[in-house]
Amino acid sequence: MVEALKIGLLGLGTVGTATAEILQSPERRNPVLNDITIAKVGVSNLEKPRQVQFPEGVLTTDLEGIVNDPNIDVIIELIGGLEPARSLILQAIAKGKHIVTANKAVISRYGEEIYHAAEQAGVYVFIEAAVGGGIPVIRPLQQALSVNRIQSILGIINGTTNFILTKMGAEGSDFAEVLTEAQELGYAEADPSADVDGYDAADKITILATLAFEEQVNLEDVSCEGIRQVSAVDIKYAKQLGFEIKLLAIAQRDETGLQVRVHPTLVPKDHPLASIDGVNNAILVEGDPLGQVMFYGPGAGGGATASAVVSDLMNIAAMVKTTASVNPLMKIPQHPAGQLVPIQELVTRFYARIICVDRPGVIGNLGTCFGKHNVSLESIVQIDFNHGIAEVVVVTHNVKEENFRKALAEIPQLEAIDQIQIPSVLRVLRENL
Ligand SMILES: NC(=O)C1=CN([C@@H]2O[C@H](COP(=O)(O)OP(=O)(O)OC[C@H]3O[C@@H](n4cnc5c(N)ncnc54)[C@H](OP(=O)(O)O)[C@@H]3O)[C@@H](O)[C@H]2O)C=CC1
Ligand SMILES: N[C@@H](CC=O)C(=O)O
Ligand code: NA
Repeated sequence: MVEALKIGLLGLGTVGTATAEILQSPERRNPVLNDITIAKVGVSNLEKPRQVQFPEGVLTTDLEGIVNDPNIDVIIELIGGLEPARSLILQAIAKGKHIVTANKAVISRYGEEIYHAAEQAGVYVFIEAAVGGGIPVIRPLQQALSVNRIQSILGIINGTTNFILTKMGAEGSDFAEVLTEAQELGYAEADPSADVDGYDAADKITILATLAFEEQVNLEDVSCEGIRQVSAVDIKYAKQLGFEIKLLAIAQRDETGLQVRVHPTLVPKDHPLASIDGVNNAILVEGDPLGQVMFYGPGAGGGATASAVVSDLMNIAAMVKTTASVNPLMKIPQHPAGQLVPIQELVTRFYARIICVDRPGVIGNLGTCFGKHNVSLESIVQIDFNHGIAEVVVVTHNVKEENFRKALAEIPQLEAIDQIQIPSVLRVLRENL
């Protein structure tokens, strides 16, 4: 009789609970799941009511005890945050245990250290749940797509912000109200500023770019803007101009080098990412010779994320049964440190909303100022007028970021422009992406 693979599950929150639920009901799923047993579950509070039940003694607050338990083969880390998650993963690897984790915060910062330790110990570290929730994207990049030279990855990879932007656009809902709903549905991070300020998407694109471009991307070099400055008015105007606003994570290699960034972006309505709504994620990968492929599905939530966690676990269970050595196509390779192109060098399009006193010459003066800095405008329209105040919206062609910022900085000094405010400056998807 084959001995069951013994699991130490760290964390029994949104994803941990859904993971245990799958493992406790293996019927009509892959038969490999029948050979997996949850030996220990680590939590911080034993008194909390739980949706899943375990035999006496399985639930514990002694997480170090779990990672050091010689009977446990695989650790599933679902506690989140940096510490103690990182240390527990490293301790478990040192004890020869395979790792499955959904923790993009740890992997984006300490991935290389963890992969190196895993290489030394001859164990697997699987991270499918860390990017795109239930959508398979890590393994396709490691395997099926890795024969291609990747040129760009464009992703909607934060479910919470996509949920918020979709609701704000469709219902004109208030930002704070929709965020609370996303928290109640289990999509948001423990500190939702990780979602709203773009850090979660930055973690995820760092992981994807490191895998796809075979250079170790430093998270601190990734330019990151969240959605706080996006108002319902911007979403409305963007729609009028033929765009949807999405928080995009972009990694792109061109003649200038590798650029990795996260920012709200106006996406033309006919682009495949424009119609990705709600908690769904989508990742558009372009490579040579394949062309474009898009991965789409639920990017957050307990069940969806647990699907990726258990699929990783199932792969480990199947492989340890058949071979003792590590399959090179299943391990995450280590890469040399890379250098990113700074954001000032970026060539992109912009949208800006400008509010000022309405008087003759305003539009002409704005146009001249942009022209002086080599910023070519696709459109400049007075979109609203109220009590002598004009609201002007500008959309540019592809321009150098640095030139656009210089023009913006000069606008308040223009003689014909009074009581100026520039409440929003957003990037528009570049013409050739
Ligand atoms: N929620 C989602 O949609 C997704 C989440 N993820 C990632 O999955 C991971 C887990 O997220 P999620 O399930 O939402 O998180 P939750 O906050 O819902 O759950 C965290 C769990 O970890 C336990 N825990 C936290 N810190 C400690 C500690 N120091 N010692 C012992 N136990 C601890 C908590 O214990 P207790 O129950 O006692 O409080 C809880 O059971 C995170 O890395 C997250 O980024 C990835 C993709 C999607
Ligand atoms: N908070 C994250 C959860 C999944 O990674 C999100 O909203 O996408
Ligand atoms: Na995934």
